Amino acid sequence: MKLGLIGCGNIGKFLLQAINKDGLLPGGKIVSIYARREEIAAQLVEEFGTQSYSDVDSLLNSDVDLVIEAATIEAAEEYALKVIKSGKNLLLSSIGVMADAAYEDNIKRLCRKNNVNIFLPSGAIGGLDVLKSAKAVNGLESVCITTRKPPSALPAGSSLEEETVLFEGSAAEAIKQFPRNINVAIVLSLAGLGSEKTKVKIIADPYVLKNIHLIEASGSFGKLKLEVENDPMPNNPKTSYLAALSVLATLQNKEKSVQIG
Ligand SMILES: NC(=O)C1=CN([C@@H]2O[C@H](COP(=O)(O)OP(=O)(O)OC[C@H]3O[C@@H](n4cnc5c(N)ncnc54)[C@H](OP(=O)(O)O)[C@@H]3O)[C@@H](O)[C@H]2O)C=CC1
Ligand SMILES: O=C([O-])CC(=O)C(=O)O
Repeated sequence: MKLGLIGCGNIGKFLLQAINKDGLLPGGKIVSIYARREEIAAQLVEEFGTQSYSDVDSLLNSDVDLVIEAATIEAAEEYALKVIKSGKNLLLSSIGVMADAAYEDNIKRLCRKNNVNIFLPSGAIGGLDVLKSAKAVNGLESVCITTRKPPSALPAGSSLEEETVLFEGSAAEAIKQFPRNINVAIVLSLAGLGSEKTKVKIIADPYVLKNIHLIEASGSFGKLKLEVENDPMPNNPKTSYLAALSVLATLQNKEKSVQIG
């Protein structure tokens, strides 16, 4: 599998190390990258034996089967449709770009037309399998996520002295207000009840060191309660290590003949 990478921050560098250096995706390699800053690109080319392009159009003209977006929602907005129209498969990290139902419908239509697939990793949470199973008979009734992070991992900054609820409302509104922090609510929405009906609570808590996500759901299957206590990534405390792992796992699963879950 020949991979392209847009965005070479925390998740992007993790993937370059895991795939190109540590061989954790047998038969796969990140052959093309696009990093906005030239000095970063040059360093990564040297370190990971990849090719760098100065714009996304040139990257899409290179020989890649799948493009990984690991940048921002704004970048995903700018490049996702281009990737699909170029006939390449796409894996999104900034899943918040899919919050809008009309955008999601448009992207699905273009995928069919261009015969490509989009991959949306579970990111820093779990439980999506339960929601999908519950939905098979339209039996999902409620879905809610409570995210608790240290203030330094949220836009509120690090000055808070006690636990503070920063947001309570729909996933659609949460991703508008916290585009760098709550992509998880959108993947949960896509697996479950949509971004208007999925409830979100975001808490800044100076007494926690981890990014904690509590998923609660109910329906004809019974009840789900799942809490993930994520270690943050060293270079970007806003991102949980599990989010990067889930991108790698999605790429690994893609090649498997036995699909679990
Ligand atoms: N689905 C999930 O569960 C999770 C999703 N995420 C999301 O994944 C994405 C990547 O996260 P992470 O790696 O930690 O973020 P980082 O901030 O560490 O890295 C993002 C990188 O993208 C680059 N970038 C920004 N805009 C563009 C652009 N227009 N074109 C090319 N590159 C660009 C930045 O470059 P520069 O240095 O030049 O600014 C930076 O190097 C984020 O959107 C994040 O919110 C994160 C955690 C969980
Ligand atoms: O990494 C996390 O814990 C969640 C996150 O930032 C996001 O969903 O955007």
